Amino acid sequence: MKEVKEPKKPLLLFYVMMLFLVLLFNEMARPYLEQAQFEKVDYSTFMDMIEDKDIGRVEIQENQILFTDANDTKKYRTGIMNDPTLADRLHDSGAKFTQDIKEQTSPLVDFFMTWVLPILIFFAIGQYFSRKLMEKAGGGGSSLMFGMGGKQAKIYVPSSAGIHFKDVAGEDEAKENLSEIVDYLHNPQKYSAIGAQMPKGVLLVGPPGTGKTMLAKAVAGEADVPFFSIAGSEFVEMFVGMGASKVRELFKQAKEKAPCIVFIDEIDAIGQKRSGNLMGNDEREQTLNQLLTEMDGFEGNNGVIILAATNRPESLDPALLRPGRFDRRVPVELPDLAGREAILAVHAQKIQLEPGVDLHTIARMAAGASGAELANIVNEGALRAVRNGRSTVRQSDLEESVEVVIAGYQKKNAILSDKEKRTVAYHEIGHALVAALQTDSAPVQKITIIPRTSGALGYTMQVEQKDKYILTREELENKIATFTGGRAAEEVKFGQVSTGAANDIEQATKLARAMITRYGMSEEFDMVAMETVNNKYLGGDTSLTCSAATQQQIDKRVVELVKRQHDLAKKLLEEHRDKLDELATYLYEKETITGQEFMDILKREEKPAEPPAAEGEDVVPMISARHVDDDRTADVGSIPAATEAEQGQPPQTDA
Ligand SMILES: Nc1ncnc2c1ncn2[C@@H]1O[C@H](COP(=O)(O)OP(=O)(O)OP(=O)(O)O)[C@@H](O)[C@H]1O
Ligand SMILES: [Zn+2]
Repeated sequence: MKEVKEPKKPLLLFYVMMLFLVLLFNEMARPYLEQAQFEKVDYSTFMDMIEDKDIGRVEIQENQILFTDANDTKKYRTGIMNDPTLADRLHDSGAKFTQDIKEQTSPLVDFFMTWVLPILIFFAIGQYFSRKLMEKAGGGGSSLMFGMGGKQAKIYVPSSAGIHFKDVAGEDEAKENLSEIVDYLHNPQKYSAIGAQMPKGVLLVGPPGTGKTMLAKAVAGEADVPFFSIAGSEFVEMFVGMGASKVRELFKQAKEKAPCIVFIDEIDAIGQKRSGNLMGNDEREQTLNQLLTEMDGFEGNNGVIILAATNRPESLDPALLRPGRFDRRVPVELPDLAGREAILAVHAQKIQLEPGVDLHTIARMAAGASGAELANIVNEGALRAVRNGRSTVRQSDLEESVEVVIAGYQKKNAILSDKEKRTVAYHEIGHALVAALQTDSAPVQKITIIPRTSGALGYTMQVEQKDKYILTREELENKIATFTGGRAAEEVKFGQVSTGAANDIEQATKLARAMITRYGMSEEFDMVAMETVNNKYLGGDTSLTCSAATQQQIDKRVVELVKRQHDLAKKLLEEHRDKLDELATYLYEKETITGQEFMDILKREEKPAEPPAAEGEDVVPMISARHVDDDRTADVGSIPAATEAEQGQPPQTDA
């Protein structure tokens, strides 16, 4: 990839500033530096030295006296005193009055010190900071002072290292959608002959780390055209008007290189809804207006195609989304099970895998992970293998790294008291047991009470056989019961509660609330929305759309719902008290147990009353599943929905 530089613009402002700084330096800093050569002494020392005839040269200035000792080796200064006889005494001491005690330097050296050196210093500082600024803005080496002069999108000329569609795993719909653009870039005449216009702008929408940047690069790679990339935040400049000029510059360059792809990452940084009020962010709006103007200005068939990425599409200005601008929207969603496996496979090619590693299992464990997280999981696995002195990556490395990405590293030296450890063991078994005793709940994969750096003191990992796209009311209620299972076990065993359930409480509440306000799962409110999701890709914060009186009702219903499930969980655990004790003791001793071990103990000699976890019963056809796809991630947080980790409060349990 090679960067194309552009001519520097005049930097008048910079030079004026530099001149000013040099003058300032000569006015203030130089005298100060020179003074530093003189040791400051008090007046009495000066008088003593006169008595002792230890005075060489003397210069009486307006507000201070500079003098040297008799050998003329040391320089001193002292303040002025009202001392009328000073001149006489000085004369007696044999001191020489001089005009200028400072070293007479040659005019050339003086000129150098006063002008050339400071200019060089300031120039170097300016260069340093401008480079820093450029780096921060994501730009490469070329340094323009203070980022002025309109920075230029980087041009990536296609190279053999270019990315292709095959490098982007999963995301088949997105690729299908974008391949039309590739085709257009290959055969524009095919489209213009029939009178079809290519979309000028395509918006890639999806959660962070799902490969939007990769896809844009892949389009350029497949079409073998230049790729310009700039982040929306790079347009937002210190100086008003800079952003707009960057946009102009970007399009000028793009048109010269057409056909080409222009990629604007984080377009929401400039494309946010314009405020309409006078105090709005001028700079951003100017930049946005310029972008709109440019997009209107070029013909659809001139071969410049703009791809933009965002994960907050709802915040974009409607003007950007109008026909003729970013009128095509390509969703880039979190990968499903098959997608996760494919992404793992792509990244696993770069590392040395032991034969027989099962990526399918890893993909299942990493439910809800994005492409970037999966790439990270593979890399963590490789790092773990190296740490353990091996040259190939094992299944256990990858499994551990899924957990690292979910819950942080194992904390080897965490000091839990015996009682605390027992509490955590009961808590975790509580979750697992409640999950297993209900139908339609994901099977338990692993339970551990080894503390993690994220603060988790233990966790129970449940893994769905398949991705679930919709959840029934019963399944959601089961989930809430499972969340409360940890606390319930503590109550059943110790008759008291601890802080260890903070995270469970949060999750249970969130879920119960969503059931009532958004999923229409209460008799009282039926299918009326009481909350809407503001941003489905980023955490999914919600806003209320109901009256204050209704809010009170909602709160009451949420409490009832959670309490009902909590009571149910307690009842289940009390009914299986012996299993709770047996499993908790086993976990306490082993610290980590597999789902299999758990099931073996659970089933032992107890007749399998309820079949645990119905597996793979997705009767829901995929088509209808699509409709609710968005809600799936918003439900339980974006990271593995089937996993909960305990909150790492210092466990101030126990008595
Ligand atoms: N579908 C995928 N196939 C292979 N690798 C992927 C995929 N998605 C993400 N990755 C990995 O994640 C990294 C980050 O992806 P990328 O920067 O394209 O995400 P993004 O959607 O642009 O994220 P953001 O919204 O945070 O900018 C990639 O460099 C790649 O290693
Ligand atoms: Zn818990």
